[in-house]
Amino acid sequence: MPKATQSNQENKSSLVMAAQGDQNLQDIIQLACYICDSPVAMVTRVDDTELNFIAKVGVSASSVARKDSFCVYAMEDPATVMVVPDARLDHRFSANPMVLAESGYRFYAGSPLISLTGEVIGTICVFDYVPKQLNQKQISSLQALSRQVIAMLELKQMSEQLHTISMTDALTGINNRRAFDQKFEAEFARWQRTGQCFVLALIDIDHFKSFNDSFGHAEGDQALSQVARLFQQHCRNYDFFARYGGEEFVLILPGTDSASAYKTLEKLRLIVANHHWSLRQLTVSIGVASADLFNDKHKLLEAADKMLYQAKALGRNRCCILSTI
Ligand SMILES: Nc1nc2c(ncn2[C@@H]2O[C@H](COP(=O)(O)OP(=O)(O)OP(=O)(O)O)[C@@H](O)[C@H]2O)c(=O)[nH]1
Repeated sequence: MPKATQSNQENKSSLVMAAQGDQNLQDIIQLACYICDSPVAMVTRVDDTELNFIAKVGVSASSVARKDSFCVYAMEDPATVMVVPDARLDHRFSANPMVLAESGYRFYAGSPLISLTGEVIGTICVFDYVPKQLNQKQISSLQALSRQVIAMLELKQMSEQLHTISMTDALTGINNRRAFDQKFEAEFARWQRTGQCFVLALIDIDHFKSFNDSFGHAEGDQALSQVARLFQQHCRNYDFFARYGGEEFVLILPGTDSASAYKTLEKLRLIVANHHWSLRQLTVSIGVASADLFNDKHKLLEAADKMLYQAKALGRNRCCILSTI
């Protein structure tokens, strides 16, 4: 479930993780190589122990220990590009293993990456195997590239956040109908392609209208959220639970046969029925159908809905399953 607030640390890491494998980022460091006439360039992010290369040119490693990193020094002054013309003559780096190595690095320039919140999260940097200097145009260009990297990372993070919001039900925080539609489509296609079956369950709170009428809509909202929490907490990690609409939920149980799905759903039904509800006991009715009986996903949904209707008609607080058992 998405959390209402994220810590700075989470923000920082999702900002950076979002960029992994990004071709645009790769283009930018290629430009850094051209501009600074250097064979090695990276976009790096720092954590407590390591400097990770989230994009790189001319280097095979994907991280370096923080204590051996040049970039940690560059990040100390976010406003400037740190240039090390000859690392062998610089007391901070002369004993660095990357400098001491045969054909080790001699030149470094790194521009800090400053997030919109002012945090320094890493650098864009270039290395060379020969000592040299950068001119002012090259330094300004490297700084401009660091701003482009940040813009790219922020944009990517924002689009991921928007995607999450668009797939999340605002009241309960669980997957919404849109997320279900996509998952259902994918799961049904997978079943047809691989023969790996799944079970679909529609879950509806019983007599919810009278709950709302008795205790008000706000209490109804809380009860609805609590039902969602109980299901979300007690279904398996690889099950997919979503709000289908109103007081109705849906659960996809992959890799399960009808008999075990029935057991699972009975367990979930009883968790709701036995929960201590402060205002009035709530129960759910559940309609279940297994995909192996259908070659059309709409028919499967229809069958689960019919089973739900049957569960209601038989007195509610029960599971009805359509299957071959
Ligand atoms: N508080 C609250 N109520 C909702 C929400 N969505 C749907 N409902 C209510 O859920 C109730 C559903 O009522 P009905 O479809 O008549 O079903 P029911 O009263 O649960 O009866 P059965 O399903 O037959 O057991 C309606 O009163 C809706 O207003 C919501 O987001 N919040």
